[in-house]
Amino acid sequence: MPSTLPAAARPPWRPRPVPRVLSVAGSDPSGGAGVQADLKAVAAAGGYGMAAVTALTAQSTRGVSAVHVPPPSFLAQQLDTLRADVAMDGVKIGMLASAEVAEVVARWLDGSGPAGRPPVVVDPVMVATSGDRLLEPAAEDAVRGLLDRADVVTPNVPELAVLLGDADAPSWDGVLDQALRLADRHDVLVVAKGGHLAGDEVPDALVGPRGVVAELPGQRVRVSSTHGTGCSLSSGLVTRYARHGSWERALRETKSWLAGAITAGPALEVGGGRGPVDHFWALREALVEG
Ligand SMILES: Nc1ncnc2c1ncn2[C@@H]1O[C@H](COP(=O)(O)OP(=O)(O)OP(=O)(O)O)[C@@H](O)[C@H]1O
Ligand SMILES: Cc1ncc(COP(=O)(O)O)c(N)n1
Repeated sequence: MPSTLPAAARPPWRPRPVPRVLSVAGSDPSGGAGVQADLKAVAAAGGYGMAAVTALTAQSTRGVSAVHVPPPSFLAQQLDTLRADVAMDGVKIGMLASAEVAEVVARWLDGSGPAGRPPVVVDPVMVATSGDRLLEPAAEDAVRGLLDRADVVTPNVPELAVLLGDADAPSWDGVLDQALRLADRHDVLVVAKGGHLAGDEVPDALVGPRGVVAELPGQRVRVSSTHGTGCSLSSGLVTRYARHGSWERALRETKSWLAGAITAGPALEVGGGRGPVDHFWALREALVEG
């Protein structure tokens, strides 16, 4: 099984036709990002989605007007209560808001118990597309600490730079170079994403400590419905991995599905700002035909 964690921390991997996937992330009431997007992306990838909410945002397609972080001890209680009952085939970690919340998640991952730790994908959410902060700057170190416990991390261009303490990479080659350094520093697989680069190309890549594992070309879809693409990519990725055990194949399938979801997003007509993607575009096509 391709994994960056020591074998002792892992249960024996088995394909799971309907993986049980937990999202540990913030709430976006507009349904485009956060746990709401994760649950849809997990379902669209054939999984059973669960969610432990780290923070509540007051948010629409136009931006975030407020963030409320419940006591971190309550997040710990959500996570422990769930783990005492439900076996998990994958965990996606998104918005963490504060260092205290990130530390609760780290302690929870460390206490996986005899059942072992499921595959973990960390989307190091820092700033919303709208420009609003979703992570206190003081929490950046705690997020770096989570990378040591993850199988895969999926930073966008600015997040990759912050995690390394560098300036934003100006080109795709620069992004790949930074991804390689982050993978090496934390012994983790990095999904480098080209969404924030200028131009018609939106490449992604899977990068490990020893080099680029796979580069995936992509064409930019010229629509404004890109709210929550990072959330949807990371939760779709861990779900597909749990089904067949290959990160490279899971990334290819998720990127291809996401391009369809971005293309179909405007037809949903949700909000006047940066709208959501349509996670169930393929299902809708089948419904129309059937
Ligand atoms: N306009 C687009 N057309 C096609 N694919 C895109 C587009 N924008 C982003 N993507 C894809 O969506 C995924 C997320 O990319 P991006 O770099 O935007 O991450 P992000 O900033 O974390 O996302 P978010 O906007 O949710 O914060 C990647 O697979 C990227 O290739
Ligand atoms: C609760 C929550 N989590 C994550 C994002 C990032 O998504 P985006 O960058 O598309 O705004 C968000 N806006 N809200």
